[in-house]
Amino acid sequence: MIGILVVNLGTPDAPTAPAVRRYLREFLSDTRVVELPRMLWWPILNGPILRFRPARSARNYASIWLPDGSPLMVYSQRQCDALQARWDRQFPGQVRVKLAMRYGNPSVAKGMAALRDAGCGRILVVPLYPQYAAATTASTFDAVAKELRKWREIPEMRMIRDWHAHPAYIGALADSIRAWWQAHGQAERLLITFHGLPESSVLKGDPYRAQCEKTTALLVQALGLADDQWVQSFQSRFGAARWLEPYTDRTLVGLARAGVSRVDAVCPGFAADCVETLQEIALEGKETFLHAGGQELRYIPALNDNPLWIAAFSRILEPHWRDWDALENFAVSPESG
Ligand SMILES: C=CC1=C(C)c2cc3[nH]c(cc4nc(cc5[nH]c(cc1n2)c(C)c5CCC(=O)O)C(CCC(=O)O)=C4C)c(C)c3C=C
Ligand SMILES: [Fe+2]
Ligand SMILES: [Fe+2]
Repeated sequence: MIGILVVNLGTPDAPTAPAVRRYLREFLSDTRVVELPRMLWWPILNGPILRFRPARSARNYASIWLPDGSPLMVYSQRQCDALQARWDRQFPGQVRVKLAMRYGNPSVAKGMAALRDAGCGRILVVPLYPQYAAATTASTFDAVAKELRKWREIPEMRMIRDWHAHPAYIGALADSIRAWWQAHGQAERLLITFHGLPESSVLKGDPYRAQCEKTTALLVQALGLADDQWVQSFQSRFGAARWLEPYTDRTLVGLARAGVSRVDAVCPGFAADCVETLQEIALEGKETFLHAGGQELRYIPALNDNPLWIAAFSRILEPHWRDWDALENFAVSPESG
């Protein structure tokens, strides 16, 4: 059996300040995420940040929470279920798909153990980030490696690095945007917004910005947009340091002031809708735009479990595990961990 461990960032267990504090403490203690010296960061994190941010952040989560839980969890799980169902039909009994979260629940340790207990001697790790950043992709690798330090029998391992320019990904994005425009009409401008990153991470060698720009260029080309029909920006700035520019909030204000009245926003870096898309863009971004004089901002949903994306995603993933099933099948015994 081949195990597919799909890993997303993680999300609080509840939209409450204590749950958000637990989540943020784990997340923001990761040295891949905040690269400041511990001596400097520790007092800031345990002082103002964990004291004040959880309550504000919890309100943001509460505004987008679904009956089944946090959107990030709900959509990531649906994606995994849809992949499993598709492969069960095509390749019965060959793969087991399991969702894990880098921070919080269900943990990477639990996901790995579940795959081992299902007899998976080969595991493909799929960080749910189309664009590579050390803060996300490399941190996922760290968590898997840390868990494997506790195992005696290590399975055969592979990891997907990124798929920022994969034709199936670009095609699914373009198709979903075109379908949305067919149903709702097209605004004057398409805002293509990605999660931000400290500029210092890029200066240290992160390919993240270049990969976001490549995704944008390919998407714009696939949609056949002219230069004055789109704009790209970076959202979710955190802290005082310089982050990747242009910032999404300032871009929205600039568009409104330049007389653009209708904007459609899309977040191609998020495989699943979450607080950063549903709250920061669809609610807060809209408010920023309207406040600056714009008339309408509409958010185009992430790919989530859109059947068109599940088909494309399976095309991206299959080459990474299909050759494995041609090899002699072997299983790690459940008691080997
Ligand atoms: C130093 C801080 C942060 C870095 C670096 C960072 C990089 C980064 N994050 C994502 C994807 C997501 N981030 C999400 C939430 C989120 N991100 C940060 C901070 C950094 N991110 C915080 C503090 C939060 C929590 C929300 C808040 O308090 O504002 C999420 C959504 C999680 C959810 O539960 O919905 C995602 C997804 C990427 C791709 C990235 C680097 C490129
Ligand atoms: Fe983030
Ligand atoms: Fe945010």
